[in-house]
Parts: sequence; structure tokens; C-alpha cells
Amino acid sequence: DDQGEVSAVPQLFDVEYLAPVEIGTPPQTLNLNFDTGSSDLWVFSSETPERQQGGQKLFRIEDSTTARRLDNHTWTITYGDGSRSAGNVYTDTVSVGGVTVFGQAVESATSVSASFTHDAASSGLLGLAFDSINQVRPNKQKTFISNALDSLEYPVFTANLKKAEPGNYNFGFIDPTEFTGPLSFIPINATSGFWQFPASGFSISQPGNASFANSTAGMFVPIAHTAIADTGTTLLLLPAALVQAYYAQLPGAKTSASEGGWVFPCKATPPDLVLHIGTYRAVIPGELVRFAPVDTDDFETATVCYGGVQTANGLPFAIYGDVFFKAQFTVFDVEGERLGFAPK
Ligand SMILES: Cc1cc(CN)n(C)n1
Repeated sequence: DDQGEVSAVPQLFDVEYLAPVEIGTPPQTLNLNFDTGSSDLWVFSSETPERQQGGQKLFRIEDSTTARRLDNHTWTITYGDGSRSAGNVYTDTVSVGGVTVFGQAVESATSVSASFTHDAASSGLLGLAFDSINQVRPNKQKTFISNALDSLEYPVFTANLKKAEPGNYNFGFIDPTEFTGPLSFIPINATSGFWQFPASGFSISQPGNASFANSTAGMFVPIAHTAIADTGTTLLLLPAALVQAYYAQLPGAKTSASEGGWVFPCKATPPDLVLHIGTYRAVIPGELVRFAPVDTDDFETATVCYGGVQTANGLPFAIYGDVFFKAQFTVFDVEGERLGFAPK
């Protein structure tokens, strides 16, 4: 029974986490953005127009003896940040950390939007949400994890992302050395195609004082919301009322039209944010909220910092992105349709 592990390498200020994927015969290794918020595996390829390339490593379809065109199938996708891509469909052999799928749908980009062109490090995405939201037509295709599931020792994958250093995704097993406390599982609602779950609100705790989080002093603010677990989103996007109440505890925090979100004085230490998910208390350390310097390119000299917690503007749900996964070890239980969280 298969098990696999791939390193998840953060890009500048943890904007995204890329992991190596082997495609074709002989294998071509591309670094892809593992995205639990979408369900398409797409790559920059020999079909991507040169004017839309920006130095990415390409999947050279003609060099793979096992690539097969999926005739009359195409795809087009638009992500929450407005980025888009589209193209043709092939099947080929795909391996991630030693887990191999034969006949995986590999979506070749014949068009990508500017933000993809300008992201030289990412050769595409590997979707880890549910098959129902795959964007290939006329026949939807399965994700890598869906195709690999029966070959895995356990029908799960895990995310262990880190601040400013590589983390890892594991396939088919839960590594107990990657987390400290007990795993707390909650059921998810997969009908949306996302890893969707309810959260009941938040409390604040002073940095490094998680026990304070459960005391009465860390008052619980009952702002219930629906969330999705999305490793392809950089930040923690929460309901405006919750974000407002959190930053109210941080002197000097304000929204900035020019920066497009909440900013605060870099010298301030943000309080820990404790998200209440069922009985689980997900502590997001304040130092993860100090996401990136704004007025200079390093924390030492910057006076204004951009928040890792921002408002989920106009979205039907909150998005628990990489800031969340840097603080919480997460088990994606595909067969059980559950999420497991643990401190680390
Ligand atoms: C490319 C991309 C992926 C995601 C998250 N699913 N976003 C917001 N952008």
C-alpha cells in the first residue's frame, strides 16, 4: 500500500507553497501549487503561448511517450482571486512523493492570466478538493488524490505548512511526529466540492498563553461562519465583523485602501487568534498575523505590516488559507469526509 511525502516549499513571504510532481515518461518534474480549494491539475506546457510564459518549467507533452490527448475535452477555471487559465486535456502518468497514478488527467494551459505569467516559480496547480468541481468538459475528470485513494494505505492526506521554511504534504498516512496535541476531527460538507465546515467564532489570547484562550479573560465572540480549508489561498480570510473585533485589540491597526486590507504597526505584537471549530480551539499565533512588511522589504526596517488575517469580502464563506495551516497540522480524510486538526 502506497504512502508518499513531498516537501512544500514556500515562495516569497509564504505567498504559496509548491511541491514537486513527476509527469510523463520519462518523468518531467514540475513544481505545482497544491490547492485543497480546487480540483484541477493543470500545467504550463509546450502549448502555452510564449507571450504568456514567464520562465516557468513547462510540461513538454511531445517528450512524454505515455501522454494521450483526451479528444474534444477542454477546461477553463477562474479562482477566487480572479486569476484564470484554460486549455486542452491529456492523460499521463503522474507521481507525487512515490505515489503513482496512471491515466491522470493533466490539463495543459493554452491560456493563463497575468498573475500566473508573473509567477515564475509555479508551473501550475494540483487540485485536492472534490471531483464534483473539476472544470474539464464535457466529462469531468478525477483529481490525483481521488485516483490514488484506493492505492493509499489510509485514504487521507495531510498538510504541515510552516512559516518561511519548507513544510510537507503526506499521502496515505498520518505522521505523529508532525503534531503535538491530540487530533480533533470534524465532519465536512463536501456537497459544495470544497473542504467545507462550520466554525462558531473566536477568542483572543495573549501571545504564548494558549491556556488563557480558554479562560473567561479570553472572551468568546460568537460570530458563526462557514469556512473552507484552502491551501491555495495565502491568508486567513474571515467575516468582516470577526476581523474588525480582532484588530480592535491591536493598537494602530486600520484598513488601508492603498494596501487593500488591514495593516498595523510592525512593532506591535498581535494577540493570538483562537478560532473555535466545534470543541477544537485553533490557536493562530500573533506572529503569523504579522504577515509581511509593507513600507520596506524586511520586517526589521518596516514600520507598517500587512495582516495575515483579512476580510473574506463578498465571499459566501470564510477561507482558511496558509496562515491557518502554518499553525495547525491538518488531516484531510477523503473517505471519511472529515478534517482533523492538531497543534504543532
Ligand atoms: C490560483 C489560486 C488558487 C486559489 C485558491 N483555491 N486562489 C485564490 N488562487
